[in-house]
Amino acid sequence: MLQKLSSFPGVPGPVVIIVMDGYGLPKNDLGSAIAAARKPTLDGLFAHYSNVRLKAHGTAVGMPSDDDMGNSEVGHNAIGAGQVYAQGAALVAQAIASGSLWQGDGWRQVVDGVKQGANGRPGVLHFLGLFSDGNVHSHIDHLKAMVTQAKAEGIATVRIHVLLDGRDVPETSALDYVTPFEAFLADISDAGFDARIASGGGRQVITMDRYEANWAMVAAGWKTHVLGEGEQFPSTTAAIQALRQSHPGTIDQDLPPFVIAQDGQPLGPIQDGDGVIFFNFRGDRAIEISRAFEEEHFDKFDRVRHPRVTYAGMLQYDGDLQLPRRYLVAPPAIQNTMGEWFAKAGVTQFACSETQKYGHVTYFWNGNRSGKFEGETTQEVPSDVVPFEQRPWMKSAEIADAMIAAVKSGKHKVLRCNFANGDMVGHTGNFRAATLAVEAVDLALERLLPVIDAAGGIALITADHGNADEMYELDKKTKQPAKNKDGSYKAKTAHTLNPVPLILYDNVSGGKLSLKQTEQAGLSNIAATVANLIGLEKHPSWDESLLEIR
Ligand SMILES: O=C(O)[C@@H](CO)OP(=O)(O)O
Ligand SMILES: [Mn+2]
Ligand SMILES: [Mn+2]
Repeated sequence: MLQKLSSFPGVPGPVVIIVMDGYGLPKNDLGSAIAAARKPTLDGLFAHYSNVRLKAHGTAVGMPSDDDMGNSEVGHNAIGAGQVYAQGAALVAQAIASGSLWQGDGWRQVVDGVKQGANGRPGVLHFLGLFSDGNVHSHIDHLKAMVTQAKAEGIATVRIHVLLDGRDVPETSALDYVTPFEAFLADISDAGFDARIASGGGRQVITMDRYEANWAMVAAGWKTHVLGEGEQFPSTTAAIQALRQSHPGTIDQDLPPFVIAQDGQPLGPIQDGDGVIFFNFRGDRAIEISRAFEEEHFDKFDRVRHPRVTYAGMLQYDGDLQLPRRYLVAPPAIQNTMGEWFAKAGVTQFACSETQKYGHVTYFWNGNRSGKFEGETTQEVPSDVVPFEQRPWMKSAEIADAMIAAVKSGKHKVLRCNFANGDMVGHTGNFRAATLAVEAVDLALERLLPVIDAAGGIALITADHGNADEMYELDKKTKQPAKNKDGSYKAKTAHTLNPVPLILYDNVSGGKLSLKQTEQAGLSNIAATVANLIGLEKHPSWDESLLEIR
């Protein structure tokens, strides 16, 4: 049980944690949509309220190295769990380095299933996933290691289905990955081993939908990878070049699906007896396609064919649903989350976001579990299904409405929400839209904060990682914004390595409370800070609280 704090009885009203997704603290104003935005509320918060900087990338959130940017999964896991776990990216890299991945039941079953095949033919081993080295959802090195091992295991045919990134890596970098990878495949293939790319498309167009925002994306992915139907090209390089020409200005994540074919026949439709490994380690965008492969009775779209395959995820993506059943690497065993311990202490909780980030404040927050704790209420505001540069305000107003109503209801002691704008619009690379995104969040805060005051409450305003703070690619050597040949700045769509703010919005303690800046302060210090704000000691496994009580 969490113990009462002796030095402070807790704030009288609610504690509200507001995550501004993708709101980092920029090093330069040039290229920062946050610096460019008119945001009087946030400016006032930074000027007049206690605030500190938190680490939100690299090893501070369980990534393999400090060159790894932060992302929503690791960020919300760290906030919700109050501690740092080695995350999927690190766990998979370790399992490959030690060779334990090849000994695991998941890998062994897939290999056996492929060797057994069906209908008198050996199976094909398919790899499907995000094709880059972004290390947010996947890493191409993991894929290479698996293709190499498949050959060593005596598998004859490998087919790869590539989701083009341009969101965790530069926006038109697909060929930087495809060209060397096709050379690697040509090199490793021989008379007894045939490994080729069979299909693909932009990650924002097929397969990698999340939180059931748009099942049509998954249906389009199924048609491409499984049925092998769609526009045909002789190679992936040819497909990307042709699609860029027929869709001028379209960045990698938005390129249409393509099928690689020879003599009019698709190279790698998925058949009975095949093995399929979805090689993303991160779960949000892996769950829907995994369901399409695994579920016997499935009504989200017409699969036309449901091949009998041995399916495995790189990790298990949902611990409550045990989804998928088979996986290659055990996920981080996230325990003792603040959701769980507040529930045990009888603290009521409320969580809200729009669809695009709904699972971030529920499933990621609660340690990659989709279930609910006692006394926990959640509310999802349906997201628009549009390119977000066309609606940079997204559902910020509706989330503010829901939070205002939830605070006013007096039913919840700890509330949390996520404003998706800085991140989702930041990912489009559209600077003008990203400034509007930040302004929309500022307006939402302006409406919500006075309601928290009236309820005798306090807010912690923070972010999970940067994005809108750096909308231009930085030159690798000079670290200054890089330019295109025509002199314009190179748009950046990825997250950043910048720290994020933690602001204590407190008009109730009479100056008794403030935040302390420590060298190591990171997202994992938030849970203990919230516990102290409601008058409880932190859980022993949580990182230190940043709250100072006078
Ligand atoms: O859109 C996503 O899947 C990732 C970027 O790959 O962003 P976030 O971590 O903010 O959800
Ligand atoms: Mn995020
Ligand atoms: Mn993002």
